[in-house]
Amino acid sequence: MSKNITGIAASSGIAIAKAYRLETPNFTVEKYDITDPQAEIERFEAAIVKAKGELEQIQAHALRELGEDKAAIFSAHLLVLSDPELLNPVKDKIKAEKVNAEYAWNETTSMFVAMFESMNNEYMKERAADIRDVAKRVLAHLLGIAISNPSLISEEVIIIAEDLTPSDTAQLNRQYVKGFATDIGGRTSHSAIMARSLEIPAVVGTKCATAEIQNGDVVIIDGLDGQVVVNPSSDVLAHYEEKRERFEKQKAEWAKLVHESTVTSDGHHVELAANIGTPEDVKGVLANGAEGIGLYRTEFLYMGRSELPTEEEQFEAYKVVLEQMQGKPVVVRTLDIGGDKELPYLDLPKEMNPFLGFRAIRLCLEMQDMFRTQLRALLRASVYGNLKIMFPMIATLEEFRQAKAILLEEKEKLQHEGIPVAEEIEIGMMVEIPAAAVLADQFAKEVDFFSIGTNDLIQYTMAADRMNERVSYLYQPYNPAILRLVHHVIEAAHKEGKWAGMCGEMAGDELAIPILLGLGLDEFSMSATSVLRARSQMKKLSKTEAASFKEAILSMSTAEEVVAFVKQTFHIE
Ligand SMILES: C=C(OP(=O)(O)O)C(=O)O
Ligand SMILES: [Mg+2]
Repeated sequence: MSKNITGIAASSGIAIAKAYRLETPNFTVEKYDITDPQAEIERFEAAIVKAKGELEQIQAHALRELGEDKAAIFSAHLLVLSDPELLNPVKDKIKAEKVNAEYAWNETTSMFVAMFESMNNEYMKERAADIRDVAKRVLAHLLGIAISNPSLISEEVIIIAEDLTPSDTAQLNRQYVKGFATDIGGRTSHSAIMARSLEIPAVVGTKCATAEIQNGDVVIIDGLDGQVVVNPSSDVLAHYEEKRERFEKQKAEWAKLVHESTVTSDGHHVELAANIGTPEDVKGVLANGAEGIGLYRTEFLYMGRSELPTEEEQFEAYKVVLEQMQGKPVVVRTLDIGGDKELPYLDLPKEMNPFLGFRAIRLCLEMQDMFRTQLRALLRASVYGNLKIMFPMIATLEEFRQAKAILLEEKEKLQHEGIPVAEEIEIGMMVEIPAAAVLADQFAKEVDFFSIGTNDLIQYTMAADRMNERVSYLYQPYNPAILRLVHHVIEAAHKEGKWAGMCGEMAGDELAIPILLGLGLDEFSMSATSVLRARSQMKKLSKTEAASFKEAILSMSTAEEVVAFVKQTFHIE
């Protein structure tokens, strides 16, 4: 019997393959007495051998598929598993206290993790992160729990998971992972954004995918309409194969616009840019004919590894992106860690409200060494293209001023050292906190540009978590409250002769595009895969006509009213 599950369409396209469940195991450890310590020690040693074998396999695979950098993490893990200073105390504990191996292992590793974490030393903190990771792997063997190793997948699959963290998503191998469905998450959660940049169809926020789908089930992911179909009948399968073909044809039509510039039917040019997470994404940006990069989310450079990237590594990454873009604008956002993007090796304390917590620019202004390293790398790379820098999560003018002052200090230092830096680098900010949007007129006097981050701006304005499917009905891009804020930001920028862009997902939304064009937005930055569709839509729109509806739309009272009006006026289904 085929089964239909409805979720949130997160990345377009249709994918059909077998399900691969990504488990989130329960590692609760119980303590119990044992009678034969020698046998228990042997059980422990066997678990270590198994964990090592697994790690060697993953390491070899990572080396082949992901490169030396990612594989190095697993070498560090293997070293931990050979360290007598860690293994001997576990065996001693089993012998002396006659306790089970998982208990002795858990106690010992927790003690080492706590000890290394408390040292004010980056190297020791990394060791703590390694031990924490390895501890889970060994525990899984002792407890007989299967853990998933997505990096080892070697056949076409659809990933089914409760959630995918951005670092899980970064490890997915696009050759085999054809799509994914998750229980939780929203259109703007970072796993969804990554799926779009990898061009993998995805449906998130299904609430029940993990409960309803077993390993090996045939699954269809309809990322166009937010549907997941499990074990389809042959009729249903045929229907989706046809839908996939139609979508591919549509894409081929849009592809013809790849070398055209984006001009509305009444002759206005708007800049259509793309968002990227890694230098590899530039291929997609060029293949989709984007006119620039409107958001480079640099935090992905810091993820999926066990230590901070060096200035040199960052410099190389930024340089490659700038060079490949050949003088087209590249807006790089400084580190925006926090919220759903974690860096385990920073060992920051858990927070009650991570989206409202110590993140992004707040963290950078405090951890200035890390921030300055990134700024130096950016400034050094600036001579290789058209770089613009912006700061994330700015709430107050003081934050912007402080961040800009640090940037200028680093620039001066470099110049003093005789290292070339581009003369003109625009310095802007993300507008994603309502306080900054409301005060945009003041900010506009000091910034070179705004980039409106609607993913966060909507969640903070509506007080509706962008990751939580239960409140996704409140996550309303078309709510007049949001539109008025966006309008205010654009007007404030223009009054000071500055430009305003948008790099939140709303910028690529078919219904939002006519509204934003009418509000005078200068730059639209979106997933690369949305660029050609947006260009095709933009060419049919008249800016003057779109602007004539501005007052009417801004004076509407509900999102529903706006949606109905836009659909009817611009003939959108
Ligand atoms: C573009 C944005 O940033 P991110 O999605 O990375 O939070 C945003 O908040 O709209
Ligand atoms: Mg944001």
